Amino acid sequence: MHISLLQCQSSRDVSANLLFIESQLNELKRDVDAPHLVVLPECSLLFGGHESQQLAYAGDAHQSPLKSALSALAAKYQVFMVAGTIPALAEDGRVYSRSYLFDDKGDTLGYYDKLHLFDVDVADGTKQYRESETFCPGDHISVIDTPFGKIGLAICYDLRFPDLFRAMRLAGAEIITLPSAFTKVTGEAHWQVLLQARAIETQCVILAAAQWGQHNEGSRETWGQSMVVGPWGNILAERKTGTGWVQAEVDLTELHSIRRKMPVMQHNRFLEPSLK
Ligand SMILES: O=C(O)CNC(=O)[C@H](CS)NC(=O)CCC(=O)C(=O)O
Repeated sequence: MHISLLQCQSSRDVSANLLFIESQLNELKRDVDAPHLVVLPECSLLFGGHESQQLAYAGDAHQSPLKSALSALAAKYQVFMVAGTIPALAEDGRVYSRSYLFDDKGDTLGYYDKLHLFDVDVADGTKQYRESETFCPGDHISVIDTPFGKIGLAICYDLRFPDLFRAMRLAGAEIITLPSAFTKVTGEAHWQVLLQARAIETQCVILAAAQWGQHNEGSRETWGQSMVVGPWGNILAERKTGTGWVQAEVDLTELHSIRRKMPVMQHNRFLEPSLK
């Protein structure tokens, strides 16, 4: 399985973000005769956008200029793409933080709306984070069958919620994608250990594409360290700083062997209906 994560330093400038993503796709080293999975970070096209900007770009529930732009890139470069996150209009007037999975023709295979919203005070010198002021939480999990295997979709702060990851494993996930924009403070403290823990607990491959560096004149700083983590918790590839690709070849044979030798899902005493 050919995988490429793109570490970005996105901003509120949608055109500049799109140009960067396309320039990187143009330089992507890949085997054109094999399916290739690209994962973009959270808010790859619109980072730190004010509520009005998020709403302006949200389009309606399933059609928007941002979705069209990214699905067109997936088709043009013939890659399967987890298109980070883009705003999608919600019924209550806010927007969902939505992650689409496109195939290499740009068709939508599935989508996921971020379930856990980052309403957190972080000692990073910026304002408190109140994601729910702009975004509406989703209400479903999403595990999608693909030529790479079954892919579960999660986003950023979701990483802190093991029940979501267990639900995706129970729904058949073998790979979990995590478009992210961890803060520098919390990323330094928790990012790697949480990713390794989720990979070990679920016995899944985790593809974590991250935002890195200063954004929007230094109003935000993100941690970076995009990485591919194997089902044994091993880091298969990473990029600590800077923008650009993180690439890995992943074979699910090892994953199935680990699951056979250590059947944690069958041993779990807290899965319904054995123990409450
Ligand atoms: O606001 C944007 O434009 C992009 N979205 C984000 O940066 C989101 C919401 S503020 N960030 C996180 O969820 C950080 C999670 C995190 O850092 C942690 O769990 O420690």
